[in-house]
Amino acid sequence: MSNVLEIRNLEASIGGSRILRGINLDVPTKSVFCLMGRNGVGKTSTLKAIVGLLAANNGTINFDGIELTKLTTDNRALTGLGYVPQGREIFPHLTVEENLHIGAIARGRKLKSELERIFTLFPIIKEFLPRKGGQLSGGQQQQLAIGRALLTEPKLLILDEPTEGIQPNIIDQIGDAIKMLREEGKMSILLVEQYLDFCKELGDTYAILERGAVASAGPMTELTDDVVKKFLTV
Ligand SMILES: Nc1ncnc2c1ncn2[C@@H]1O[C@H](COP(=O)(O)OP(=O)(O)OP(=O)(O)O)[C@@H](O)[C@H]1O
Repeated sequence: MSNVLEIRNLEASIGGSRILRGINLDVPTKSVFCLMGRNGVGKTSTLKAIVGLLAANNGTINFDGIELTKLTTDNRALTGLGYVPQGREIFPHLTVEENLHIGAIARGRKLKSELERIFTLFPIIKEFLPRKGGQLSGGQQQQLAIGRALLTEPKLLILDEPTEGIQPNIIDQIGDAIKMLREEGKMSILLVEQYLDFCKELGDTYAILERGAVASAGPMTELTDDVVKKFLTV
């Protein structure tokens, strides 16, 4: 199986402290990859280094044959990264429809063609098109943020803790959407997640970070209870 993303010896610092200490990751093409680990081990920082919000001091990030560390954040997005940060970051004063338009315009796409697909994944988005983004619940905003990222037709959808602080029925809907995307087989998904059952249900492969480096990685079916206890249980 080929990899859509290959990270080698990635190092990055924040305010003088070494946060990423030589990360090595392989995300197989057209599958769901879960990046896990306890609080503060560097999961979000790894995603930021991929999309260009955190500068790498060392190492390479090869995305579909392109070396990302040499590109600006804007140009990285154009290579086909769809990033949904922690906390969603939708525009609260714009309507749901306007929020979606921004996702599409970002890659110069026509909105119509892709919208129906988003509505199938998240019916609530269609229902709430005229509402202001800020009026949606946290879970609905998460769905909107994922929908908006999908409108850019990414090769790699990057989700940072999509279940965090979200009610169980919406977690299920997001899980179903990830399954549908996986079955469509058009893109790869890099999921940062602390919710182990969600990862186990959806993930094909995983990596667990510990103090800025990968402590364990492999097929999700080979994630053992011992590893979970050692690196994930709090
Ligand atoms: N802006 C910042 N200034 C100083 N330290 C930071 C900053 N952002 C992150 N850190 C530190 O970097 C380390 C890694 O943070 P990161 O957010 O990548 O971890 P994480 O695994 O995503 O954790 P979480 O699940 O809590 O988001 C932590 O120890 C954190 O305290």
